[in-house]
Amino acid sequence: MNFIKLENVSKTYKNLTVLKNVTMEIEKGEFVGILGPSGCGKSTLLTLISGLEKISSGHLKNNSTKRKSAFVFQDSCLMPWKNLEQNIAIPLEILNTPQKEISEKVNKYLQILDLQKFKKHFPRELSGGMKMRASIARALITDPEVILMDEPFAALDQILRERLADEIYEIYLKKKLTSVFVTHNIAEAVSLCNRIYIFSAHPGKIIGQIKIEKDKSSIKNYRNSEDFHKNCVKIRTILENQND
Ligand SMILES: Nc1ncnc2c1ncn2[C@@H]1O[C@H](COP(=O)(O)OP(=O)(O)OP(=O)(O)O)[C@@H](O)[C@H]1O
Repeated sequence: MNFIKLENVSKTYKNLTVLKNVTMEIEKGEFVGILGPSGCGKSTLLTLISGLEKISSGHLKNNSTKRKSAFVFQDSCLMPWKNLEQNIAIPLEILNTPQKEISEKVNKYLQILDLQKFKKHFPRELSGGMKMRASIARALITDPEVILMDEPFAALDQILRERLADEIYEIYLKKKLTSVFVTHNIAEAVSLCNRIYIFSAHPGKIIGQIKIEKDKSSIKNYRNSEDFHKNCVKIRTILENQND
């Protein structure tokens, strides 16, 4: 059974068709990429999958249980008046989780994302990478079944992007979390994902799909491999041919 399934899904805002006839399937435990140019409806697609927005036509099935999908946005979206550990605790507080459990879980994720030393710091005192780590910790703390990531590294430099990608991939391997990753960065998608849907814009539609076969244990090694470069070229060719 597919975990998330879209059949001929379209999304229209007034007269603007943002997504047209999108058909895709995501299996439990997959790391799926949504890759395409700016404005092709990638973020919109995540809001449809999460249920934040309604589809205009077609069928969409998300078999994850309620409250079990978490969002990570391009901006870390931390509350400036709360320190880092308070920010990470927010989703559990909303769920009225007992304080003892909140402390245990916050400490667990501070550790996983290497943030213990900064737990009393406020967002303004943190670097972009730390803020993004905190945002990832806040998404993971509710033990989601699905994590939806909308260009989470867009505001970071290349070195940090790769380091955080490695960390996210390690967490993915440990937790086998179904992951949907939106990006317009080809190398990032190829290094992280098991499968990538390639979109064109105006209206957003799928123009290709590529499966990435790699030794799943290390994306660092994979980034230096010939196969990685071949897959990047394959995707670039699909995107370029679309513009002809
Ligand atoms: N709530 C809305 N009302 C009207 N139009 C919207 C709404 N949300 C998105 N759009 C339009 O849908 C189109 C796709 O937007 P979306 O943010 O999904 O694209 P994207 O591929 O994620 O872009 P980017 O890579 O630049 O973030 C844009 O033209 C945008 O203006």
